[in-house]
Amino acid sequence: MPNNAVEITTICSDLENSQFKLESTAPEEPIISKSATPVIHPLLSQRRSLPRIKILGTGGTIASKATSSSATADYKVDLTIQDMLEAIPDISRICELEYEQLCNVDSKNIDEKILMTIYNGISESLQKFDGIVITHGTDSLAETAFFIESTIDAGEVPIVCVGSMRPSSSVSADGPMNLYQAICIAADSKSRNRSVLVSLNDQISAGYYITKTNANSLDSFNVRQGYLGNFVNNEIHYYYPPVKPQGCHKFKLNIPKNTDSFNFPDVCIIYGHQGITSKLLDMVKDQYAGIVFATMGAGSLPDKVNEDCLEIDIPVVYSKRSMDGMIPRANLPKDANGDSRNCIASGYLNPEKSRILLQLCLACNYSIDETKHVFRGVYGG
Ligand SMILES: NC(=O)C[C@H](N)C(=O)O
Repeated sequence: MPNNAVEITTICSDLENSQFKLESTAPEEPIISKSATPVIHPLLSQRRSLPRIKILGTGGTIASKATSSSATADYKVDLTIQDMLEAIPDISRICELEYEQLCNVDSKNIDEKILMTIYNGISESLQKFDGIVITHGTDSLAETAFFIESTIDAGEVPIVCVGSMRPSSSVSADGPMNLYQAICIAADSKSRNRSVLVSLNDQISAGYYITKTNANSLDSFNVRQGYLGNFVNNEIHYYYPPVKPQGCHKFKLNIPKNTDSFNFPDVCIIYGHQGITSKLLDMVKDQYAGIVFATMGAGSLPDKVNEDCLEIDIPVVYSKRSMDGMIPRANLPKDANGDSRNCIASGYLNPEKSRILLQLCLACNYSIDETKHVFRGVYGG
C-alpha cells in the first residue's frame, strides 16, 4: 500500500458461523473482510461478548523488514497492519478487531500533519471502541504519546502505543509479542481509566512519562515514574489501581478533517554545550514561534545567552540535557526587576516534550503567563 493511503479493514466472524459463535466464547479464526467502511456483523454487535479494539497503524520498525534475518539495522517499513496481525493468530479469541492504516512511515518522518491525522483517527474511534492501539516507531513514540495525552480526553478508553526494536524479518523479532500484548492491554477491563499507555518488552508504562533511553536494546524505554505493570505468561499485572498523570493540561484543539489547513506553530530545540554563543539564537529567533533550550545542568546557559534570551519576543523554554532532574523557576534568567519575562522553566519535561507543550500553548494562543502556568502545572516548571 502506498504511504498515506488509508485502508479500513474489519476482522469479524462470518455469517455461517455466527450461531456457533453465539454459543461459544470466541471465534477460532478471524475472517477478514474488506470494505470502504468498517463492517461489524449485527449478531456480533448484539453479542458484544468480546471487547472491540481499533488499531491505528503508522509504521515503525514493528512494520519493517531487513534484508536478512540477522540484520537489526538498515531496514525498511514494509508491512501493513494486516501483515502484522497474521503473525498473531490467537487474537480473535480476545477481541473484535478493526484497523486503519493512517500512514506507514519510520517515526522519524512523523510530523505535525501526521500527528493531526492520529488525533483525528483517535477522536473518531473513541466512542465506538473499548480500546485503541497505535502501532508506531519507537524513535518518536514518546512524543506522540505525550501529544495524545495532552490533547485527547480518552475517558475510560485505554489508548495503547506500541512499537518494536527488531524488524519483523529478524530472528526473535519482538514486534508480534509487543503487538499481541498491546491488544491484550487495550481489551482488558483493568486498563480502563488509564489513558495513554505504552507497551514494550513486557512492560506497561504511562505514555505521558515514557522516554526512549536506549537506541538499540529491546528494553528501550525508561520511565522514572515507574512502570504501571507488566506481563508474565501473557497475563497483565498492574501494580497500581487506574491512575492518570498528575496535572496534565488538556488542550482543546479544533482540528479539521483536512489537516492541511491546520498550522501547528514551529518551535525549535537548541542544544546547549560549553562555549555556546547566541549565534543560533539570532539565526532562528525570527524563523520560529518559540525556542526550547536543552540547557546544561538545571538551566545553565552562558550569561550572555541568558541576556539575549530575555530580549527576544518569543517564548524560550529552559529544558535540560540531563535525563533526570528538573529546571526550577529560580534558575531562570531575570531582568533588573527580577522578572524572567519570556523565559519559561520546563520543570521535569525533556526538550522534545517541552517543544510539543510549547507548540500546543502557541496553537491555543496562550499568553506568556498562561504558558508559564501550564508548564508549572504539568511538571513544576
Ligand atoms: N525501533 C523503531 O521503531 C525505530 C524506527 N527508526 C522508528 O522509529 O520508526
